[in-house]
Amino acid sequence: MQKMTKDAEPQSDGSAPRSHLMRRLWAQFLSPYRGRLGLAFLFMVALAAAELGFVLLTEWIFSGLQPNENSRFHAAARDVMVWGPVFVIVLGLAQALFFYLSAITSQNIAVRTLRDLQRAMFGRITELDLAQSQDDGSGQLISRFTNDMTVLRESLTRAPNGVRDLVRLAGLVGALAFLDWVLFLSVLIIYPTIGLPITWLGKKIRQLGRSVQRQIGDMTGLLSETLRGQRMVKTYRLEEQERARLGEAFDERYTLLNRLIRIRAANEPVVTVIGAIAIAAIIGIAAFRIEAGFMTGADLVAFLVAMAMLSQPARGLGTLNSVVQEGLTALERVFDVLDRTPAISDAPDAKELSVPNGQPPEIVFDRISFGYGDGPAVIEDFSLTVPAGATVALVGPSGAGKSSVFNLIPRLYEAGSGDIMINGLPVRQMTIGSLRDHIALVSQDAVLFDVSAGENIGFGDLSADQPAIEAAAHAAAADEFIAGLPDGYGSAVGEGGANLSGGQRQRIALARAFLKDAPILLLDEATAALDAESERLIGEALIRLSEGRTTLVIAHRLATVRHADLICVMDKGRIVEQGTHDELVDRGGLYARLAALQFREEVPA
Ligand SMILES: Nc1ncnc2c1ncn2[C@@H]1O[C@H](COP(=O)(O)OP(=O)(O)OP(=O)(O)O)[C@@H](O)[C@H]1O
Repeated sequence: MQKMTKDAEPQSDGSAPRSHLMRRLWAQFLSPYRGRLGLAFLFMVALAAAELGFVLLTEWIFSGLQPNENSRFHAAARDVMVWGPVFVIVLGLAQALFFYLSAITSQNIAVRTLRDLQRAMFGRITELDLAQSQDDGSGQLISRFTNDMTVLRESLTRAPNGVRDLVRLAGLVGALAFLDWVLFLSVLIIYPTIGLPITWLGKKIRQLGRSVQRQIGDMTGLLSETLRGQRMVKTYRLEEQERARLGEAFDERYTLLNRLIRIRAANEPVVTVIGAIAIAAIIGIAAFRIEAGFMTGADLVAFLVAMAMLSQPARGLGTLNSVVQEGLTALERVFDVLDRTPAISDAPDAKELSVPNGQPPEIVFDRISFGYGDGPAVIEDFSLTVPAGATVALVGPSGAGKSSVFNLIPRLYEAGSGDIMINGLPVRQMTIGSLRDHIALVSQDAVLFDVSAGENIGFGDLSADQPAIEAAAHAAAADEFIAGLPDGYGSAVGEGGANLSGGQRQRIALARAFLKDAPILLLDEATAALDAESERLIGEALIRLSEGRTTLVIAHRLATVRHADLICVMDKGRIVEQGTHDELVDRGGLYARLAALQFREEVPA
């Protein structure tokens, strides 16, 4: 385990230290934009210089209008009348220009960084194991792209303002020291008191921000679940219950946001009140200094102008604190995703799986045991040989562990003990890429993306051309209905394939598997009832698809099982029987009972 440095120790509020987050943001995401950052900084310095010029100009103007022997400048009233307005306009223009240039340069860096963070985070999520990316629920992950990015954008665009305000502050503080050092020292004593309450408020804001963001993630999950389940909600008349469930989430969000509003609103008044006390003290001290002849009226005017100009960057820095605190909370959650490492990865000496001439390989399960996470074993002592080119059906009651066996073959999950071997090579010793290249999976919930029908098939082989896609569709008996769609292969299938029927979605998924043309085929037969015509078309396509491949099929219908070379009956994670349909029926065990049940259901139909 990595040794914890003092800096890396969690703070009392349980979060990572801020400096650590900022250093990491710099090293990984900001440092590539060093050049642009330097340019932005230059514009900020130029802006601060223009402001400084303005303060000195004020003193010059007043020394001309109210001559005093103690004055630093001895300007002639005539010069002030002619040149004063000109200088004011020139300096005003310079301020405006440098303000604009520094804003666009620094904010451009902010949005670039945001883009890089999103890319990195999504890249990492795609690398994670199924178990890891499903741990949070999709709502939590999606909220890192939506809510957290919005918060981060606010922080990243406002943080450069903070740097700009610091530079301006430095310039103006220099002017104050130059104008009268005693007054300046008084300011130095009075102003840091502003920092204390602001730091305390910032910490509170950070804690609340974290709760708000977590809650939004939960709510996104709830919303997407309810909206996806509209059909069920309506038919079971659960509208009232769903309104209440979401209502609770909305109430919780209201309470959290309301607390956040109050704390954020307190920030600004605190700064204003302390600022007013400071100014009052300064005027009092200055009166004594002028009376004693250490200062002139022009000095005081310039000093007050500088103080007034200073209040803007000082306030900016005050409110910046809260925005940065919220941004850091969001950043923490982004880094949390970036820091996850996939538990299933290539072994250092992993080999490429290759099957000679695409010949179907033999698959051997050797005493496999497996459980999800820390949960109980859902597969125990599972041993099975699937001969090269054979079709083996897995049957058994719901929850027997059939889908879990499927998950282990492409290493979506890793077996706890035992080995799965393909042509004698354990899957753990292969590169995951080469293993998955040899497997086509057709799951019962045909997964379609919201792109065209042709593109959905094309995911089987990204290099395939249109004729290859059409040939695959033809083999999967999908070409006719696709041709009938408004734009043929270019027709959008809708979110999750919503524009298509269940049978059509299945055939698109089959066409994708045909296109992939992998030597190992994993078929999870659809449990949803299809019409007789779809079932016949899909059944025939499945038989064509499994020809010349080593096929494992989770079978829910006897029609599929009859074609299998071997039927493996599972119950409670174990194999309880193996054999052909006729052998198993004769044996009169679990399979015979399942078969009898299914026949009884199917005969009246
Ligand atoms: N992601 C998961 N996390 C935790 N437990 C799981 C997960 N997926 C499945 N299980 C559990 O593993 C056991 C086996 O489930 P599996 O889906 O493999 O059964 P199955 O035979 O395919 O069932 P069905 O025919 O209903 O699809 C079940 O008890 C289930 O609750």
